[in-house]
Amino acid sequence: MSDDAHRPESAVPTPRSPVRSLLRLWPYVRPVRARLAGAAGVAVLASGTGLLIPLVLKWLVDGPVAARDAGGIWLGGGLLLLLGLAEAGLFGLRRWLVARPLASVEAAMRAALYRHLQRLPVAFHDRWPTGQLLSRGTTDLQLLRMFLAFPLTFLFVNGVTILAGCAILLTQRWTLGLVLLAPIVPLVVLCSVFEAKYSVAARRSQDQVGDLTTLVEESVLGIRIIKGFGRHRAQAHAYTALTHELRATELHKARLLAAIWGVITILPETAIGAALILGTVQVADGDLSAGTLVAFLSTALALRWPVESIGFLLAISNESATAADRYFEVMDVPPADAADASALAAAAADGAPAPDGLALTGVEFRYPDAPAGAPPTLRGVDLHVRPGETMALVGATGSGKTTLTALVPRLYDVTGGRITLDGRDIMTLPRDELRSLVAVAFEEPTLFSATAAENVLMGGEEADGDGVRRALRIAQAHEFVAALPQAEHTQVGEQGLSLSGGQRQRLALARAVVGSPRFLVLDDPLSALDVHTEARVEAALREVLATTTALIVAHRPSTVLLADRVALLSGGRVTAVGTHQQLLRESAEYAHLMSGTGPADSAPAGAAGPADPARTAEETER
Ligand SMILES: Nc1ncnc2c1ncn2[C@@H]1O[C@H](COP(=O)(O)OP(=O)(O)OP(=O)(O)O)[C@@H](O)[C@H]1O
Repeated sequence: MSDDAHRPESAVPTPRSPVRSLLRLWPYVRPVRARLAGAAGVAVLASGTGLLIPLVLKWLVDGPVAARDAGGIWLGGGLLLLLGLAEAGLFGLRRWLVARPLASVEAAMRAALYRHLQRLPVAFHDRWPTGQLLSRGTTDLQLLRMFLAFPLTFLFVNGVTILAGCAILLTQRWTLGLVLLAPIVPLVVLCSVFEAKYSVAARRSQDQVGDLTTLVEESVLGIRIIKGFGRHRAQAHAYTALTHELRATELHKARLLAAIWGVITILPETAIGAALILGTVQVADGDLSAGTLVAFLSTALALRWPVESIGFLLAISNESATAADRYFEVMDVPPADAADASALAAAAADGAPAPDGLALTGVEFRYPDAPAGAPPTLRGVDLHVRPGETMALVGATGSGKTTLTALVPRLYDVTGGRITLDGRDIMTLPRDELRSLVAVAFEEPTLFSATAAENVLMGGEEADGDGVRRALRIAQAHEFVAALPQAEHTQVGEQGLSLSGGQRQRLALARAVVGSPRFLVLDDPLSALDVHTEARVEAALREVLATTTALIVAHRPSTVLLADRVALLSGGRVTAVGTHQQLLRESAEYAHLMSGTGPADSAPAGAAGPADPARTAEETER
């Protein structure tokens, strides 16, 4: 499977500079910059303390040791112990200084991502697999915290330490110093080659983790289908294939890391070996004091870790740059309400709303990911639902009914024409106002991990207990909710009690009606109910419909009968509007859809009507 198979186009890696990617973290790091700088200062101090040790050694060897001064040796030993303790204590202090602020940076970034995801248009969520978003909010952010905790500080601290160490080495004995510094040029070249290769592998691995998360998520959500169709083996194969791909990428990363680690270890070690031989010859010739050689070599050894760690620090920095890219790929997508500002400015000119109901004028809609050249899903849709009227929307499967209902609450924005609520273009309404005017219930009801009452209250937070009970009664959900272990306070949703499809639909319907919305949009909200329950819900629903302007997608004649008029959607247009009776008489397609004979979506418009539409009408009205 290709690496990019599951990823939206925008997520395909593009070449970029890791430094530039990491610089984008600044707004989040800014609030804790003082702490981070303080911690870096403490780390420099700790490293500097470490570099003092060779100098004390030099004094110890050339002074008290050469003079066999026991008191001086004890003093030197004590000093070395103190320096060692101070170094360890300072590194501990650094760790303590950064732990809390970095946890808060990670939390702030995660909260920003979550807030942003909530504001992104539905079209974005259609395009992006959940696993990719999950991995950005979890593993990528952990990586970024790790980068801020270690590489960010230590690339700086180790750089300063290496520079200070080099200065000490050169002042001790510049010829030996040059021998030690000789590997720097090949090291820099090899590190940059490594960085380029590693960043490609890091990106691939992080994206593969996202794909794997998507697969696991789908397997868990679709466990019934997987078991029902005996697909567990195929699913396991897909999982194994992805884990193998990830394993191969991780091994590739490990090989790159091993290579650079090897180079970073071998070159300086060779240089230290060469300096040791040269230094020993110089001591033997009397050109160099033994103390200077000891100090020289211990400084070189003290620089081993700062040099060797560079490969590992570069690797984490690279992965973090990739994590930052992945994070900002999502954060850079403009939220749904970004485009509203100019429209809102125009809204002021609209004046006071006149009760005009819901009107669609020349509405065209094309899904953002529709193939180029495909006709729009909706085109030239004109429809007027008068104030207080209930309009049923009928059409063959795939004709665009759900799409049309999604346009009213602006889950998607029209790509042509306009939709008005009481004369006000929905594009000019603030989202909050639009949401309070329009309530929706979809065929596929989603409940959240909360109590039954809280789920209902999501449709109108200002409703009180009586409001919730009234909504439950309208949706005919009051009886089954009362029978739940803690009645309306029972936890439902994924982390709570599992409800049947019909029960979930009724709770979703209660959620739609609880806020007594001016406009109600229902997408076949009663499809999962048995005929008796459906009849009871419909009887209660009439009470709500009498006071709202409603658009209801209907597949069954019984639902159509809730409506004052019916609109027939065919081929992306409204081809007929009238009462149920009128349409039965005048539209063969409508009569066919209502008769329930044969597959509706295979019937061309205007063909294959029922044998006797009038009789069908009679039956449906009974
Ligand atoms: N997110 C999407 N991206 C691209 N195309 C989509 C998307 N959702 C639906 N479509 C396409 O839009 C067309 C209309 O779909 P829609 O769900 O609106 O039909 P419908 O009339 O509600 O069907 P049904 O009665 O089966 O629910 C279909 O061809 C479908 O493939």
